[in-house]
Amino acid sequence: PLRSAAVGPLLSGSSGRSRRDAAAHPVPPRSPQALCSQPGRPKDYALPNASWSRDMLDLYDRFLAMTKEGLWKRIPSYNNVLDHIPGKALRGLPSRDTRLFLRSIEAEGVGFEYVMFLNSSEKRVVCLFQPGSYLEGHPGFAHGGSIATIIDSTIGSCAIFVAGRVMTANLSINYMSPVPLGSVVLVDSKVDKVEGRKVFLSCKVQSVDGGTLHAEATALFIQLDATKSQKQQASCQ
Ligand SMILES: CCCCCCCCCCCC(=O)SCCNC(=O)CCNC(=O)[C@H](O)C(C)(C)COP(=O)(O)OP(=O)(O)OC[C@H]1O[C@@H](n2cnc3c(N)ncnc32)[C@H](O)[C@@H]1OP(=O)(O)O
Repeated sequence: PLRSAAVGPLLSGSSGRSRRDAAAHPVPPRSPQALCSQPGRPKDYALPNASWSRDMLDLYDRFLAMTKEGLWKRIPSYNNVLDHIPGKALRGLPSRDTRLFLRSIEAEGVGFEYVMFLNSSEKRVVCLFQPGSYLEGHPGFAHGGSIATIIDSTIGSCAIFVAGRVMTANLSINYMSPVPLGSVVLVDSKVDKVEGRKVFLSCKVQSVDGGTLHAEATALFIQLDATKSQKQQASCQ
């Protein structure tokens, strides 16, 4: 169902375990190292926590296994966007009490629970997303704005890895099927083409079993022009 054979098997048969299996075999505790940030580093939120469902954990484990084969890489996630930028670029910038929008809800499980994986050779980023109860739109379902946010961020991460400092110029979404709160969906984005400073991308949001297409999107990101205003540049940091 998804574009790459590498991810396809993940979707067929979902996690490979039924909910009954999950009840019979509770999630084993993870090592403290897996749950804690390294000393001196900001907390990495793209790691399992107690709110992650069995589907989310199983999918995470499968992607983690693929990272060992070298094609995929887990992208760490911090609550301040400056922490995503390598140290050199940070030099001279004042620290700011800001938060990445996706990480603005502190409590586990009620906001955006997600982890992204990058496949550089395919110019592709896949996000495992479990929307929490504070993202509600229609009763029981994720708000369309929250879907747009996770799409923009997944596609945006993909564009950043290909083109560096970019901003969204256009994002077009078709919503096909509502996303139940607490479910897990795959947000699968890839670069379609690059023309000068323009990066064109597309994205699909699908259920874990691949049987439901929740949304499709296309986007245009523009690489920031270093010769243009410092104000614009600063606003993107
Ligand atoms: C690692 C994890 C980290 C974690 C980080 C997680 C990722 C977060 C990602 C979030 C991303 C966002 O939400 S960003 C926030 C939302 N976006 C914004 O606020 C952007 C507001 N807009 C702007 O600032 C500006 O319009 C820009 C930067 C997009 C473009 O301005 P510019 O640099 O002056 O570009 P300009 O010269 O006008 O245009 C360049 C070329 O692009 C075309 N172009 C420009 N805009 C458009 C457009 N909307 N639709 C079609 N085409 C367009 C022009 O025709 C031109 O084509 P040609 O003549 O060359 O052919």
